[in-house]
Amino acid sequence: MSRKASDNVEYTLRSLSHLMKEKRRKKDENAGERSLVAAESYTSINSQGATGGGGDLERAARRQFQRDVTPAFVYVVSVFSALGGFLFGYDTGVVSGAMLLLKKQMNLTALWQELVVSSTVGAAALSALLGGLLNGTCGRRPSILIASCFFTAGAVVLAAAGNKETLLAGRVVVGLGIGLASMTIPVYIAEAAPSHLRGRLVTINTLFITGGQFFAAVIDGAFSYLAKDGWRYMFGLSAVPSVIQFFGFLFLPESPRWLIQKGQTQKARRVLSQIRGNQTIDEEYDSIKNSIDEEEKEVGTAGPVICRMLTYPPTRRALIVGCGLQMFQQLSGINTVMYYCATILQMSGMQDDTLAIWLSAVIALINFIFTLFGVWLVEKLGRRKLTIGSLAGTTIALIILALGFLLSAQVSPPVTLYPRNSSSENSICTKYSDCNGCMLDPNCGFCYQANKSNIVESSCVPVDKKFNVKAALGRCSNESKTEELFWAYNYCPTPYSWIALVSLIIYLVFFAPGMGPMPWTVNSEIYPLWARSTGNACSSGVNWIFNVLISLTFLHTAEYLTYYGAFFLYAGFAAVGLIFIYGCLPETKGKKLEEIESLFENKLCTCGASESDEGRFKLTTHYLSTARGE
Ligand SMILES: O[C@H]1[C@H](O)[C@@H](O)[C@H](O)[C@@H](O)[C@H]1O
Repeated sequence: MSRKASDNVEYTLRSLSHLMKEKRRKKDENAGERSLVAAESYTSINSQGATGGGGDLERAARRQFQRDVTPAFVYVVSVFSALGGFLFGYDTGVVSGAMLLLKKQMNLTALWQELVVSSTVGAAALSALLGGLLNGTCGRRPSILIASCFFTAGAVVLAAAGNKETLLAGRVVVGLGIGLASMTIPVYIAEAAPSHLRGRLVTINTLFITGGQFFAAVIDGAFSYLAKDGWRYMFGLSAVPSVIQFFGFLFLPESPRWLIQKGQTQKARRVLSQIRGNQTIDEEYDSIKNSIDEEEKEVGTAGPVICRMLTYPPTRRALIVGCGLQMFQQLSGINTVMYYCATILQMSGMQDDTLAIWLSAVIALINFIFTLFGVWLVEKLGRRKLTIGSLAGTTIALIILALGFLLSAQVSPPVTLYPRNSSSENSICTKYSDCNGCMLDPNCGFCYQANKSNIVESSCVPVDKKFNVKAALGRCSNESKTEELFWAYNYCPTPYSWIALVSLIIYLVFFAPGMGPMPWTVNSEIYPLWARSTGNACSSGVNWIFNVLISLTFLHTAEYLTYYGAFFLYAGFAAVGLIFIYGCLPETKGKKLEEIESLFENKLCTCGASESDEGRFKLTTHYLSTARGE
């Protein structure tokens, strides 16, 4: 903004603030305390006909001024908070590489491997659900401090673990940190951010999640060469960002909205001024205070928050939308892609282990880069268009992925060699006549020779239960097998593996900017203050519960439905999600947190139409009645 323009705006603001003080004094005389925002809306709506919308001009000037001088402090607050997102991504991502080394060094059985991986996600679900209580009673800042203590303690325990029980304990502690951070941080950022930047700043948290996943993939790749104890570095490194976050948060303030809700008004004003720099905070302060008072009148304060949320239609609808978004995020298979990426690439025929690990890092990088697009798009397109476009593309990518696997299954190479005297151990595998049937059975693998691109001399034989990198008997049971002999466990050689790689990339290009971050962003803004902690606790809990369900069942689903069946299933979930989001997700872009509740006053399936005149009409009537004190 040029100096002259900024002088003008400042001049307008000064006379504005004088005008508003006068207005407030008169109103207080007449009708007791009434909110500034209500008075303003009323004046502006009334004046539109008579004076051509002077109130609107005033507000536009104020908004423009605030946009131009967003203080840097709000970015500092967001970045320090988003370190929690980084740890969420790092700790969920790093385990796949660490597991490759751990299972050998600690002799982990399949059950222990599953426990070490999913205990973290299970603990995250629990702490996200319980975190609502902690957030509501102690505040956002102590919750974030506690989460960073969990992250640090977990990292230390994991790095020093001497046996598998300690390992499990460390993974649970880290999970408690992840769950708590995942539900608190978006709320904290949303409550500190100015409304025109809120979407962008909250989305930065998801950018950090995907950044953490990428970083974890690189660290996994780098330390995978350190067969002994490489996993200790992989786990231990996460203590660095968590310690930085802990010390940073000792100096960062509590959420101003939480402080106002708890009646700590002086402190709230101080924090709000600190976050907003030298801007006037009266309007924002009054708006928050007014909406808290109104909500208390409307919904009351008796009974558990979740019961009040469920019996009050607008919050009930918001909760359905919030939990639905989180559920469909997971049902569309993101973590099957993130956690099993290397396996999926192998399943589709990619044979080299190291290549698969490094390609997973590339996949995580694509997820990160396209989340960056989300940060940019969220305030341009808005939440609704971005989410719908993203899920539509995700559905198509899943269909292509499924078709790729279907095509591979149809050209699956036949079994040509059968053992002459088949032992009982061998008999389970000899019943398969082609590679597709053989690889879907977790007990068997496909042993073959490749003659240029032709598969010859192929057999289906039992896998070595301890190390699935070789067969239990026969030609492929020797790890130092001859060059022409190949062992395919979990996949079949196919000329179509490139389809899987291309469709995984398309999947992430669409998923990452919208369906990745928007469920978190939207949930941080759709609940009124009294319901925000509980609403976010429930929806984050739903996210983690479906995360466990989908990632734990993927291999079994693939076994029963075949690979293409599993991906068609996810495509089906994503298509249902698309209908749900199209019907139910309202646009929240640019609205004050205090205005958003009114978007859920209509019936659930008309929420999505809130951009229409009907939605605007509802908003106007809401403010008119607020202004009239109804
Ligand atoms: O928003 C995030 C992100 O998309 C991650 O990549 C994914 O692993 C998480 O489960 C999800 O909640």
